[in-house]
Amino acid sequence: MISIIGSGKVGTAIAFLCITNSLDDILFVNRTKSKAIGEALDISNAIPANSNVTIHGTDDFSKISGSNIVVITASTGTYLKSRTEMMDAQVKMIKEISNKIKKYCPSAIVLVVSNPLDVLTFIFQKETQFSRNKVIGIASSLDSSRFRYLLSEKFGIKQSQITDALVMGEHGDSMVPIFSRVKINGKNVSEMLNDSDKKTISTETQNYWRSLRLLKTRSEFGIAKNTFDVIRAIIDNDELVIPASIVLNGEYGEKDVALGIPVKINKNGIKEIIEIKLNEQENKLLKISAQTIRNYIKSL
Ligand SMILES: NC(=O)c1ccc[n+]([C@@H]2O[C@H](COP(=O)([O-])OP(=O)(O)OC[C@H]3O[C@@H](n4cnc5c(N)ncnc54)[C@H](O)[C@@H]3O)[C@@H](O)[C@H]2O)c1
Repeated sequence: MISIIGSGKVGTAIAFLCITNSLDDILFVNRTKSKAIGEALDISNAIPANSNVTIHGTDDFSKISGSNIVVITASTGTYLKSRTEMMDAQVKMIKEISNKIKKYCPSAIVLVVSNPLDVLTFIFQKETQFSRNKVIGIASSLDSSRFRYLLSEKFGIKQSQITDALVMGEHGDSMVPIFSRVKINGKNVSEMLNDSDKKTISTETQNYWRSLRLLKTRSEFGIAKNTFDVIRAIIDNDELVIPASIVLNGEYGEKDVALGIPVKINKNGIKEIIEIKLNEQENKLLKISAQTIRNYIKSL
């Protein structure tokens, strides 16, 4: 069973993908019980006719007991200018949720989706003392999808022609698009863009959510697909390589912080942390990003 904490826009979009692909049974746990039950009733009509999966909703955390995977998409409100705006309330929320997951699901793999992503991933791991390989913050893969999309628009090509579009670091303004590895039809993109182009694309990647907010309230489908891919990799024991947030213990020269770096995911959670070679500027920006997150954590 997959438990999804928070049956809002993001939680329901993830559940819809899991259910329509018959991945596993889903349980929504939401602060407002009627919303959990209502969303489950709606999505239950999308269960394929030949499928055995089920979906239910509750406000009772004890029902998550036995879940192999718990996804946290709960949110106490809506931020407008920065993902850290509601940090205190979100940290208080994740501490309460982490105590309940530790009590009822001590062996689960936990995917953190709620913002501020890296801070909450760090707090969750510290509160529960779960193995850091089982606490995965999902966001840098979404940022990478956005980076890839913006590059495809810039060059007027299909996204499938672009490989290794990777964003590392904070799921926030200090995130680092890694230009040195991106290839278009096998050619290094770094040679096709000048510094000003790179700066523009980096800023657009960082501000993607702000641009999107001007057009619709909040995003849900991109993060849902990226989270679904991770859930499927865990269930099917596929080896999925994506950037995700994990508490670091010396990798990339960082500790006492969680941030987005490339990892390999399988049935056990994070099987491997992948240390890739970055250029000097990218290394410098990643250090700044790590320090930005650490400063938020220290400010709590
Ligand atoms: N990681 C990413 O890349 C990414 C992308 C998009 C959104 N997000 C984040 O995902 C989170 C959810 O976004 P959304 O648009 O679905 O929000 P939403 O407001 O639509 O849904 C949040 C739900 O959480 C519930 N909730 C609040 N506190 C709870 C608690 N303690 N226990 C159980 N349920 C609780 C609320 O009742 C609500 O139904 C936000 O923090 C958002 O910033 C992350």
